[in-house]
Amino acid sequence: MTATFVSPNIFSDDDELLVLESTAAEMLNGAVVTKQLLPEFSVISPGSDAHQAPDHGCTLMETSPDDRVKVYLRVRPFTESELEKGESQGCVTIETSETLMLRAPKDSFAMKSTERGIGQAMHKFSFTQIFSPEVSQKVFFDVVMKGLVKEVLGGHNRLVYTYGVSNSGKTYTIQGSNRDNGILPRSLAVIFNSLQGKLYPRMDLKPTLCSDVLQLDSKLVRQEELKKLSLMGVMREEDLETPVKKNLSTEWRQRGAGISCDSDSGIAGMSCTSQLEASEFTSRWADQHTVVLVQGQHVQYSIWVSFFEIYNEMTYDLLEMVPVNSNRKRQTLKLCEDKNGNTYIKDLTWINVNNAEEAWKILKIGRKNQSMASTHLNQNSSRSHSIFSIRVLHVSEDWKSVLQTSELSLCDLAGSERCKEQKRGDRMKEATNINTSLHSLGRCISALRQNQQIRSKPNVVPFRDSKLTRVFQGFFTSRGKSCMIVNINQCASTYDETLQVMKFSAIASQLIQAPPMKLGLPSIRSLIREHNGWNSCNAQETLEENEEDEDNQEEDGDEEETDISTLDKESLQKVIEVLQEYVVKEKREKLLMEYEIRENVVNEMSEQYSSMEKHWREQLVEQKEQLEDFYEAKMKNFQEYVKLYYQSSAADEDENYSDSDHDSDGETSTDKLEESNKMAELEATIQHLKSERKSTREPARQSARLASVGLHRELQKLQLELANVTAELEQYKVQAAHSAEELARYKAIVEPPPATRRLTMDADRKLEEGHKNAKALQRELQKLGQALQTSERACCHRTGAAKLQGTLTKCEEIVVKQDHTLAELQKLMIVIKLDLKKKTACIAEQYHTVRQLQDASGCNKRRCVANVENQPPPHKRPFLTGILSKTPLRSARQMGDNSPYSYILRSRAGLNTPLRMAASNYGGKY
Ligand SMILES: Nc1ncnc2c1ncn2[C@@H]1O[C@H](COP(=O)(O)OP(=O)(O)OP(=O)(O)O)[C@@H](O)[C@H]1O
Repeated sequence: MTATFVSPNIFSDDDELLVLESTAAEMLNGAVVTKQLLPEFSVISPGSDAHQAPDHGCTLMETSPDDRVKVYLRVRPFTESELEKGESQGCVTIETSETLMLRAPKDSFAMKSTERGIGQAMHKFSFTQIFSPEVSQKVFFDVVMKGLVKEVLGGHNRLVYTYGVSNSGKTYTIQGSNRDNGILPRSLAVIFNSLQGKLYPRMDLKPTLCSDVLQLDSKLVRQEELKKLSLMGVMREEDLETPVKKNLSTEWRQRGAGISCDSDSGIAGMSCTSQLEASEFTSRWADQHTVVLVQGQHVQYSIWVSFFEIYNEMTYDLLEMVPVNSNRKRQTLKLCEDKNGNTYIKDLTWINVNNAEEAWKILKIGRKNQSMASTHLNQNSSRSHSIFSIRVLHVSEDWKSVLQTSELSLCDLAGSERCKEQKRGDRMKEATNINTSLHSLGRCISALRQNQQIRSKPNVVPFRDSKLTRVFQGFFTSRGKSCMIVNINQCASTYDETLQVMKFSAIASQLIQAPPMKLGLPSIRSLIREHNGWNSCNAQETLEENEEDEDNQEEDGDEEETDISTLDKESLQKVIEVLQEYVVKEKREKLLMEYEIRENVVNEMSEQYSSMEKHWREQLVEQKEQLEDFYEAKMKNFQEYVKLYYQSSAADEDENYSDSDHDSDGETSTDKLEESNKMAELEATIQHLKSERKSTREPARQSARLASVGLHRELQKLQLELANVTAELEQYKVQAAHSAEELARYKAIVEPPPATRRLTMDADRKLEEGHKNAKALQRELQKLGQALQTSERACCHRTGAAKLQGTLTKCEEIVVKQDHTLAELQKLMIVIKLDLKKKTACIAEQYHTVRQLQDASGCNKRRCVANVENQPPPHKRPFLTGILSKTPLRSARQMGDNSPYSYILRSRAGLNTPLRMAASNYGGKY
């Protein structure tokens, strides 16, 4: 088969699932999966004749066509009933012996998809060889099987399996009909024809496990003979019927007549085998074809056959005898592996056969045990995958040993079909299992193909997913070769299923046969040549040996068929040496590979560790920043709180001190100043710390850590300072309390006696009025000043001297008015003062009078007391001194230097105006 279609990466697990299990999907969804499964595969657009094979940038390895798995296509002819039903719609067109065109019929799902713009209506496929419906069984056998039979007799293992939709001719191809033998009876015929006179006459060498041989003693030989006899017909045919078969036979009979011998599929056509049996045996083996044996003249061959089926994922021995009367169920067989990992079926019956007829009869017996049923597609449909194996033991000349074993396995796969078409539960279960195992086969083939394309990243081939693939494993790997026969019918009704089968086979055709494990002479020779290449020092020797090898090859002619056992002792020793060196070389390579892998792993690990470290470091810094932010916010809160506290305490103190005298005012303001200084200091420290922290955030993470440590220390310092400040604050509070007490005391002292209260109240009122007047005066003066400034500016701008003069006159008038007010105020104050002086004098007089009276009483003790009392109280000052010192007038005089009024005075210095006079009066009196 040519590698026309390069479609790498198709049949990924998902695609493959959809391709192979479209029937299973239908069962679940009730509809066919609407997907372009393999759009790049063998597509021909309508009206175009060239197939498109997109380049995915990946090509298959360079392989010769011989290396590829051979995939043959056989097209079944229409039956009369199919033609009557109108199944012939030109779906299948064989273009050449290798290419075939599929056209979607109008009712097919593919056509509907195409109409929706999803799929393609035409598909082109190529195969190793295509066999048209007219091709006879003989021609088919000669092309497909003859070479394989020869290879098997030459010591190789071969698997041939038929794949296709149900009722496509798989069983017909393998077994044939009563009139025309299939590939199995023909293979048997060729094998036995070729082995005439070379059959090993005894039954004491029996195949076991995967490719081992068991030496039987006479007792076991006898047992084997009895088993064979009983199977071959000593027992009546009806006794051999299994419950399964019996049911199927009944079912078959119930379906009644209408089954012609022509439609009978092979030897299992129970309805007519008995009639034809006699003529069968006479005509079946008429073919006298033989193949040339390549092994030594004296090698003898022992042929053993087995027949088993995989039904609903269970393995059954089809040669197991279960008497009808017994209720014993068929025994399921286990799949096991030998020490080399090769799969074999445990306790499988192997029967020694001496001619083709015996083998045929055994096949027939087994076929009767096989699970068959009538389906909508095939009245005699195989519901299981059946595998008939012919194992050849190559016995040495002296009959003492078996040189090798080889095997030809023919597998009739159950047909894929739509599950939804199956109405009955059993049929549906069977169909599901069939599709599942075929799906597994597809996955394995796909994985194998991918591994062959991309050798650096081999996938696990899911051989263990199903029994079928486990049995096939050896043939897909190194134990042998496989060959696929695709059977299709041309019916329009099964077009969609046929398309899926074709796609599956296209994948299989991309597979490359696994190289054989067995070391043949050519591989040994190439090894020796390679070995000589390694040891280039022996160039001359290499040359000679190469020449010798080439000569030998020419002499041998067909070197493929030569076996290592034909080499002499010296050559074998040489081979061993070469192999030893090869092993050493391989070991070295593997070690190097391991070293590289380990290095890569270590690098990757260290990269991962460093990225992890980086990640954690970042996390750490992030957390640190979060913590810093958190504590910063806390500090801010604290700061706010302290501020508030100071503000509230300052406000309290303001209230307390608002009525206190000048001294206490001075003391409180000093305290406040100190406190505010402290606060400012504290704030400055915090700001400094903040700025430090900000600056330390930017640099590298390591320095950030250090900075945070410093910050922490600073924070501690700050906390200490805060504690100190708080302690000082407490002290200040105590002092403030003390001051408040003193203030209260002073207040009590300063408080005028009740008799003078009225007087002082009047004075206070007057003073208040005066204060207000002074304020009003001040305001007026300010206005005046502003007006003067404006006037001056206006003057500067030469806006007219008359206007300025008017303004000045107005001002002077206002000032005069104010002077009047002030003069009144002064008069009032003088009156108050005089009044107070009078009062004081009166009090002093009263005081003297009282003292004189006390002196007259003459008591020493009291005199002493009186002496003490005579001293004026130390803190007591004249009442009015305190009050007058705080008069607004005095304040006004004090601030007069900078007031707008004084400004006017200064600016108008030299002019003898009433304003100046008033100002001098004002200053002179106070
Ligand atoms: N090349 C052929 N020439 C003539 N008749 C054929 C050919 N191939 C198949 N048939 C007939 O088609 C019918 C179905 O074939 P067969 O039973 O082999 O199908 P199948 O694929 O094995 O079906 P299933 O998978 O259901 O077992 C049989 O009657 C068989 O004789």
